[in-house]
Amino acid sequence: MAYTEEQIHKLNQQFKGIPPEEIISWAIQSAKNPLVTTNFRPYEVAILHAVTDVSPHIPVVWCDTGYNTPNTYKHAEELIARLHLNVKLYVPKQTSSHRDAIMGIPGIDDPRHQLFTEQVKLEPFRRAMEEHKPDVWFTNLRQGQTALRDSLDILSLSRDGVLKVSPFYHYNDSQLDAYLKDRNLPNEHKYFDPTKVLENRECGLHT
Ligand SMILES: Nc1ncnc2c1ncn2[C@@H]1O[C@H](COP(=O)(O)OS(=O)(=O)O)[C@@H](OP(=O)(O)O)[C@H]1O
Repeated sequence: MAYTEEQIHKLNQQFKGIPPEEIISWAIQSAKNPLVTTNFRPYEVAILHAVTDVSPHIPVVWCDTGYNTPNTYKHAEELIARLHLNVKLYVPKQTSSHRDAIMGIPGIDDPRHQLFTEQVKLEPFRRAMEEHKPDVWFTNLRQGQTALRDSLDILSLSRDGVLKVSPFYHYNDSQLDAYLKDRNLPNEHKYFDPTKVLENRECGLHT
């Protein structure tokens, strides 16, 4: 179902304070092709647990840049097994070894940084979205993370008109910590995104 910006605005007002599982159930009911994306960064376990609780077989798109920390890889394996995630893995077309020999990890002021980001993140992510063609896309975007994220809400529309659903949008870290503790869910903070360097940068998936 297609929503207007006005309808989205009204729904966001209604959804404020509503438990994530209710928002997820609402979104799943009208979805033909829902998916959830993850990079297994800190707190992703919350959205993965909440969404698969409502929809156990939902596709979970993971674009592995090839530069994750050993902790992230182990955390990913743990969550995949524990939550029985239906993971759809996407990797860059080049190996990290190939790229290491040609450009390494260019800093954000290096002109090659854009090509690097395209290779390790944007192209695999586009490929995933083209193959799955979701109408509903669950993410763990939260308020207070970046200026762009502050301008979004629980529901928002992507450039392509996909309904983005971020049921934990109004949660801060302490609230998420409590959510994870109540459910005995593991978290992992040792995370590295080679396209960001700084935590409050956007790399272009949502811009
Ligand atoms: N590597 C990879 N694989 C699969 N999915 C991914 C990946 N990187 C990002 N995402 C998803 O996109 C959401 C935004 O990520 P980013 O912060 O990196 O993008 S952006 O800089 O805001 O454009 C991000 O939202 P969060 O759930 O809040 O992390 C993910 O749902």
